[in-house]
Amino acid sequence: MGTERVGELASRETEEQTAERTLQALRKELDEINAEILRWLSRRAEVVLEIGRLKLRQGINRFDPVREKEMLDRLAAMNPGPFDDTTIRHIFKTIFAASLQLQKKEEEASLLVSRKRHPEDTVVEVGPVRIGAGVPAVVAGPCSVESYEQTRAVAEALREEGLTLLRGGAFKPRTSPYDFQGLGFDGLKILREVADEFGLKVVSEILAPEDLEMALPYIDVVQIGARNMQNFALLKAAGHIDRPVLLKRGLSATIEEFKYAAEYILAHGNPNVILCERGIRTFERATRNTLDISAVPILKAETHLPVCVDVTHAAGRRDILLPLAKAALAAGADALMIEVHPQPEVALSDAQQQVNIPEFRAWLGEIRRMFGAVV
Ligand SMILES: O=C(O)C(=O)C[C@]1(C(=O)O)C=C[C@@H](O)C=C1
Repeated sequence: MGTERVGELASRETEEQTAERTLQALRKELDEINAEILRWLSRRAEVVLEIGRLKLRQGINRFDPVREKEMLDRLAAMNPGPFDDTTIRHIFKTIFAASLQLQKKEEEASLLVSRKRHPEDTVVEVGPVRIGAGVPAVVAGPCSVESYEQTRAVAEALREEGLTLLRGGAFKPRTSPYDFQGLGFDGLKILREVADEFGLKVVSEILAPEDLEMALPYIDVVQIGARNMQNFALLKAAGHIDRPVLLKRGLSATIEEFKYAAEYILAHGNPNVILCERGIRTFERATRNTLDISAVPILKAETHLPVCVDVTHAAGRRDILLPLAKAALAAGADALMIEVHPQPEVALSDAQQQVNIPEFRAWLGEIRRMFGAVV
């Protein structure tokens, strides 16, 4: 190789080495800039959280599009380039969205229902039954209280099975005003009388805040139904009573809305709330509603409240109540609810979904075989 060629190679090598060194230096500068941006982003996030706390205290909406637009316009006006305004707007919009998420996460963690705020499981005591303490509870009874005899027949079966929680609808929220509306206070009296005869506890729905106080002598657990999940007057009134509340998830409610509904009750002073997943409305027509089984572990993880699954309303048909109940318990549910009627075929409401007493006993036997004791 001639000396000229050697010299050429040597100078190319130095050129490459210089470029490599420059690249290293520029990357080092970028690393420092990144660290600086991160520091400022974190500082910004702290300020955003502080604003979030202030807004929460004052009941102001987290999302403020006017403020966001002002900031974006100002940033675009002072943009020195080389990024164009659209890119700058896009980057800052992403920062605002992340900031909103941060505020939301902190707010959720501060909710009374949140497991982050209250890590231990809440156990709701109804007489001898401790819902949420590990042994699955079963709430069973007719859709509607129709007569003393009908209610008594179911109550007797519950007692024979060693169960305690008797459900029965006295005030019925029906889609049509012409359908059976329930026996009202007469129904509650039947429930109380029968429950006392067999040493049971009554779970029954109340529709209106003004009925709550008068209903309390007859009811051990006040049910707030799916259609009333966002009846805020009722939720607030239920917060003021000294009785556990079984709150059903609304037909089209998200898990977040469900949690906020429960928050109303806790925020008004009543910590004894049982969340009840009862199926949500979807396009599927093979079942009356779609049992949102994933709500069970999510509610268990995000809240400290016991979770019940109403298999009857989720299914709307009696042939799949057993697999749904197994799925619910396997997913972590603390309680099951099922409708039982001595003669479902002549029931005044929901005839196609209630089971008769022998079917109920068989269902219960299978649950016990798979999951052990129930209360
Ligand atoms: O300024 C506020 O009110 C904030 O909550 C902060 C912030 C932001 O990140 O700048 C976050 C969300 C709002 O939509 C608007 C602005």
